[in-house]
Amino acid sequence: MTLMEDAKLGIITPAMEAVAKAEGIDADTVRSCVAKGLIAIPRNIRRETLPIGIGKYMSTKINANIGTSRDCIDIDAEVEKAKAAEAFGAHAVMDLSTGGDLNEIRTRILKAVNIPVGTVPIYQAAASRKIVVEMTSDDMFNAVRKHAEQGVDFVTVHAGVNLNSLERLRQSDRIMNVVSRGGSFTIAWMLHNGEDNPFYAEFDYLLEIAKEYDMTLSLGDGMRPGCIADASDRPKFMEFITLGELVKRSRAANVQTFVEGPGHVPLNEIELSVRGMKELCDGAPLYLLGPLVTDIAPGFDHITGAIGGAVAGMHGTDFLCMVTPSEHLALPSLEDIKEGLLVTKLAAHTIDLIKEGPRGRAWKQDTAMAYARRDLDWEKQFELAIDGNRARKIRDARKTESDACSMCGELCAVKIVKEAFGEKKKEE
Ligand SMILES: C[C@H]1O[C@@H](n2cnc3c(N)ncnc32)[C@H](O)[C@@H]1O
Ligand SMILES: Cc1ncc(COP(=O)(O)O)c(N)n1
Ligand code: MET
Ligand code: SF4
Ligand SMILES: [Zn+2]
Repeated sequence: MTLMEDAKLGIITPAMEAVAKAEGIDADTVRSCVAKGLIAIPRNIRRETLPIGIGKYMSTKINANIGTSRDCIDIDAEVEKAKAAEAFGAHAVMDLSTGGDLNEIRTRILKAVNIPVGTVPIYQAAASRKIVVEMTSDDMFNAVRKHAEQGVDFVTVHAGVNLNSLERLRQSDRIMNVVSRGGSFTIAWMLHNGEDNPFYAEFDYLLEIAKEYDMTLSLGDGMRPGCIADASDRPKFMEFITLGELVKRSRAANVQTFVEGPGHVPLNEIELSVRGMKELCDGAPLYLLGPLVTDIAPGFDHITGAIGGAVAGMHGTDFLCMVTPSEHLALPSLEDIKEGLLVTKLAAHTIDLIKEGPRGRAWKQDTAMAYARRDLDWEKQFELAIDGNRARKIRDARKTESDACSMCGELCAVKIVKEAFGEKKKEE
């Protein structure tokens, strides 16, 4: 039985219990949301994955992308990245490898971490042939089955990219056309073979495989806009409509899903995207890359992604995919991954502050920081900081004689007002 079947039958499994406990909510609420497809707990039956809840009532989750490319094949380095991502607080990792022995890399990553692991099986199907468009429908489904057998917890399938998308794309005046890697394979395949995307045409078969291993489907955003000028157009919204239908079919088949989203989007169109996706996909958990809110910041795209992620979170995004400083430039290094994760974690925290409000964990952490600041308790501030070492290093670089900091020294506002009030203002 899949987790969703259990949930629909009213059974609270240990995974649901664990999620409820971690989030501080009632286990039957988790069960009921899993039954409706509003919370996903990606967990392959072949793997002892840490249960992580994504979706309604859940704190915001973050994913780290890792993996080789054809230009950079160093399995040990990728395993290191996966471990570092877990240690840094990632709730999931995706192995997006496209170079080297993909089965071996995946096996090692699945062993190296306890958090859910996601993959994109079409990358392996494409790699099995000399040119991408020569992959067969069997290659695609065999890759999905292989990943499922190996214990992968969730797979991205660009099943919403179909002949209809192709027509919408033809009629559009997109500058960047398609920037999703899996989306580009699918579009090229359809153009070459004159047939519809097998993952769309035979979606029921995909569901059968997923169901056998209770593997979650991450419905990929193959048509996501790759630049600000392309955002919020018909190819994108057409894909949302299709993905919504696929969510419905997945739920009927008791397969958990979440939906991936765009892309490059200007700040004032993020709400439209997020609300539109939530509506069209009947409240399915949303998994976003970015959105990146400008095109001109290579080297800073972890920041453009975090700005977009925070705004998207405000409107209901559940799961943030980290973006690193090397986006659009190169395969990320270990340092890039750490930097990207930290900034994404920060975005997730700002979302949780408003999502959970004063009773939530994020708010309590902020309030503790406020007290530590008021008390000029530096050790406590470092302890509460998102990166205490960085904070300490910066403070220590400029010494001060005062117990404040070198920004104002003895003219420290906090200190002056505190002393002026004396005993007159009651504490806490
Ligand atoms: C969909 C997103 O996945 C990321 N991405 C794609 N391949 C890799 C890889 N091997 N390692 C890390 N991130 C990757 C890019 O950031 C892209 O924007
Ligand atoms: C959040 C997220 N992570 C990974 C992918 C896969 O990448 P691609 O669509 O480029 O194949 C995606 N579409 N969305
Ligand atoms: N940066 C691109 C995007 O935002 C992805 C390029 S790598 C497939 O979608
Ligand atoms: S990240 Fe680099 S390789 Fe990937 S689609 Fe963009 S330009 Fe091409
Ligand atoms: Zn981009």
